Amino acid sequence: MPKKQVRVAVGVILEGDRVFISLRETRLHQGGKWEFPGGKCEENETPAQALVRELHEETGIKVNTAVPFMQIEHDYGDKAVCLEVFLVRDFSDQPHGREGQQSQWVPLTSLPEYPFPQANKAIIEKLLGKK
Ligand SMILES: Nc1nc2c([nH]c(=O)n2[C@@H]2O[C@H](COP(=O)(O)OP(=O)(O)OP(=O)(O)O)[C@@H](O)[C@H]2O)c(=O)[nH]1
Ligand SMILES: [Mg+2]
Repeated sequence: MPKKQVRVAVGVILEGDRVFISLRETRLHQGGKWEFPGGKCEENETPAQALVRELHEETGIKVNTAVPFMQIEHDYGDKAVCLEVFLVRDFSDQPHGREGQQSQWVPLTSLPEYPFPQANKAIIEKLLGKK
């Protein structure tokens, strides 16, 4: 039976040339890797609505404007995802690891130094203008 694809809203939170990233807990899918905050869309929720909810839950920010950036379909073998990626430059309050996750602001150009899930490769390439 084909795997059901999970739709995920992902936020690239930007301030100048820095981006906010979080470490995925070891017990989670793709655990131990860095991520852009976000999570699964609930039923009857648009990706933009899911983004606002997840970013508030995970980082404490209030998203004022989210700009659609790209869509990525990826099959990890154990799980197939469709990432709906948004750029978030316009937000209120300072993002932090609200669920206890390790988080930090890093320069955009340093993203290739961090281990991310495979699906994120395309996001990072596009952010760095390589595609
Ligand atoms: N948030 C997030 N998820 C990502 C990224 N890249 C990527 O492949 N994923 C995958 O997208 C899926 C959704 O992630 P999630 O664990 O954040 O979902 P969630 O916040 O709703 O978590 P929950 O199930 O604990 O409620 C995971 O399978 C994760 O591996 C990313 O940059 N950020
Ligand atoms: Mg999440």
